[in-house]
Amino acid sequence: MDQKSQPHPPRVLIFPFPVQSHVNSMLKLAELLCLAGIHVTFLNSDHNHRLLLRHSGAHARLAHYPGFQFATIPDGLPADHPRTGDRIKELFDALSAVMRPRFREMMVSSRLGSDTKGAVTCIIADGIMCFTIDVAEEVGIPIISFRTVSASCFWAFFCIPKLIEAGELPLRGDDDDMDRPASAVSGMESFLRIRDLPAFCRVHDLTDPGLQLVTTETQLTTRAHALILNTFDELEESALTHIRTHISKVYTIGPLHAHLATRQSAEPASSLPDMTRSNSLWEEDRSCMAWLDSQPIKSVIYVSFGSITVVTTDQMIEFWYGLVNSGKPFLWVIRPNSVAGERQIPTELSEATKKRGYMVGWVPQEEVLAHPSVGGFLTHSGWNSTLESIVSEKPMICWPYFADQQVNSRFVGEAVWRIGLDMKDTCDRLTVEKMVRDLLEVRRDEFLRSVHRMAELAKKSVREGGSSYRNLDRMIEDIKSMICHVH
Ligand SMILES: O=c1ccn([C@@H]2O[C@H](COP(=O)(O)OP(=O)(O)O[C@H]3O[C@H](CO)[C@@H](O)[C@H](O)[C@H]3O)[C@@H](O)[C@H]2O)c(=O)[nH]1
Ligand SMILES: C[C@H]1CC[C@@H]2C(C(=O)O)=CO[C@@H](O)[C@@H]21
Repeated sequence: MDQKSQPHPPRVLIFPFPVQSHVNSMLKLAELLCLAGIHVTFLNSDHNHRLLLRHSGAHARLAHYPGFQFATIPDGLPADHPRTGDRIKELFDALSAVMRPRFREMMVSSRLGSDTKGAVTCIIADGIMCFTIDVAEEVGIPIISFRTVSASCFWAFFCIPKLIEAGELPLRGDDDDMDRPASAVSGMESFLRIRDLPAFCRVHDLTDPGLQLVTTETQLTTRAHALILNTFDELEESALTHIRTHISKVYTIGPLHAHLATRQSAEPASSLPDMTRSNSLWEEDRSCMAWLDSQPIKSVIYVSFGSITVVTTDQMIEFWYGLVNSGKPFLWVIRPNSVAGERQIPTELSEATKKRGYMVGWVPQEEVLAHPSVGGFLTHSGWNSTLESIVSEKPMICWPYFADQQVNSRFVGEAVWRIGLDMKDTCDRLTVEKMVRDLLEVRRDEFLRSVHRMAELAKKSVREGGSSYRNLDRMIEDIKSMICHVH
């Protein structure tokens, strides 16, 4: 049956792992599909949906796309649960106990499948929630996995069984040599060390639940119709070549934030109402933009550790002394519920911050990174932050916290892309001070040149004719062709 005889256009159900960054990148994808005339149902957790409505313009913005709708599902945690990285196992346990059966019930009872706005003809689900593949197979709807990490990290996850077979995992005692090569990750033998593997690999026992989870979820991805990655071919050619020997359809369509901006700019201005681009779950403190306006060009180090990192007060004080002693102005995001511990803040830090620091709870990060006064980014190397920093041509200092961040920081550092400094596994004021000075002063021109080259490749990939642009068009045609096969 061709599309003309269909009562409704294709409807895609998009279902993210319920944390800010996954919601953010998948809302960008939702808008890209809406621009192509595809109807979208976005399945948010109840908890995140309440925050999104309260703190962002997402609802008003997306309401302008015909056929877009939100749906919600419980994540199984109490409202006051912090949903931070240090307690992520509780989120996974709740997903398995509550979200998984509820999702199946929603799809099987067709509450989501055939609503007034048309049946779901394709599911795009988070690649860390492969229970969705079981449900999709049960109801006979094609499913595409969207894994929100880098291709390089996805490939490292995929190689965990080989690392175990080669005896390179698990760790060998507390004094294991973390700098020994992780040579079983094909294509990365010359630079990837054990310490650069995803943090889930830092275990002495192969039955560790976190290691088991990410290994299984990654292997299960091969059952999906296709895999979406928020990257571009020119950035991660080697990892993508390896992945494509196991998964035939890999849609590399990123950087998604830049891709959406490019396609939206091509739309007639009148068709897109004036709208905030925010997808934030926290209130954005926009006063930082005026503070940035008052700072010299490329003088500020922007500091943020993402949406689920938790630092200790000891670590916070080391960063704080390093930033103050660097002599550079700093804009530091200290997200609510992101600091653990009660240590008293030395008065000298508070006093020094009045001179050249600005500390806030949450900012419009894409706008901050685009501001000309920002000269560099002290980041935890979350993948969205890494892509946003590359596109805005800001070199990075990487202090990875967990998950995929250890891999990302290795690539950003001097071993691979050379667009920043890897501060992995250290947290002391002298290192912070030195790296801030190196990034913004001593080696500034070297880093600006290399990050400029990478930004140009990123922007080219999302322009018409670029690799990500063409891949998204192919994926849209693939999705539109599915409408004929859904019973
Ligand atoms: O004040 C802030 C701070 C951050 N952000 C945004 O929040 C997102 C943060 O995403 P990311 O940098 O990827 O970090 P996390 O929130 O930590 O993301 C989780 O999910 C990512 C994608 O899977 C992984 O790469 C990370 O390791 C994992 O911790 C980005 O889009 C930022 O622009 C803001 O808007 N305002
Ligand atoms: C909280 C983390 C667990 C795994 C997820 C992830 C992934 O591999 O998809 C990376 O970092 C985080 O987004 C998630």
